Amino acid sequence: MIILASQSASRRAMLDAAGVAYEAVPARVDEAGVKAAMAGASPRDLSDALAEMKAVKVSANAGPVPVLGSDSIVALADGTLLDKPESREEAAEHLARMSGGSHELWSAAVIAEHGRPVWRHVERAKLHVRPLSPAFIDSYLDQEWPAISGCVGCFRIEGPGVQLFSRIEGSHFTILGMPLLLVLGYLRERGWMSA
Ligand SMILES: Nc1nc2c(ncn2[C@@H]2O[C@H](COP(=O)(O)OP(=O)(O)OP(=O)(O)O)[C@@H](O)[C@H]2O)c(=O)[nH]1
Repeated sequence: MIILASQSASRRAMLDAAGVAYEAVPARVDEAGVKAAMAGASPRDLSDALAEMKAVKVSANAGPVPVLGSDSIVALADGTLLDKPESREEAAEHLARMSGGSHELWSAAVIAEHGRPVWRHVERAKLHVRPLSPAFIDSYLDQEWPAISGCVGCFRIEGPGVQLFSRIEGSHFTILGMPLLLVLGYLRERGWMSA
């Protein structure tokens, strides 16, 4: 049994599908505060730091139970980092900014034991967004708002979000929210899942 330090439905769904025995405990890390304190950091470093904070915070009170924390960040080609949209209007703005260009989605995972990180990995996917008309964005949000309010990048790739893209490079799992294959590899290595 492990602890998933997350309230992300997508991360829970990934572990459920993979047959991982876990308990979900939200980490409640002040992500906005960390992002402000780490202004200028690369998306790789920022997602890794946030994943570690989530895992270590929950692990501090989890005794010997391994704790998995994760974080995903969208980085536009101009370096802008996008958070989860706080309103339908902000989602429309994000989609318009992503339209016709490519962006990166970084997903980090950190496993902690006894309050200390013992394993970490960050993966990057590159997503190419086709030109999105204002009419399409409006009809897409009629379908997908508020479901995508919990999704950085304003899409559920496993749902209608797939309509946004002309090409995707990288792992589907990275986009969903964590480098799952490598997480499973470590769980097997430590005997927390059958190998
Ligand atoms: N279902 C789905 N969720 C996505 C997709 N892309 C990104 N996400 C979610 O976007 C969210 C990124 O925000 P984070 O700050 O990393 O995580 P969170 O949702 O706040 O949850 P915590 O792990 O508790 O911090 C995660 O829940 C990801 O699973 C996608 O294509 N489909």
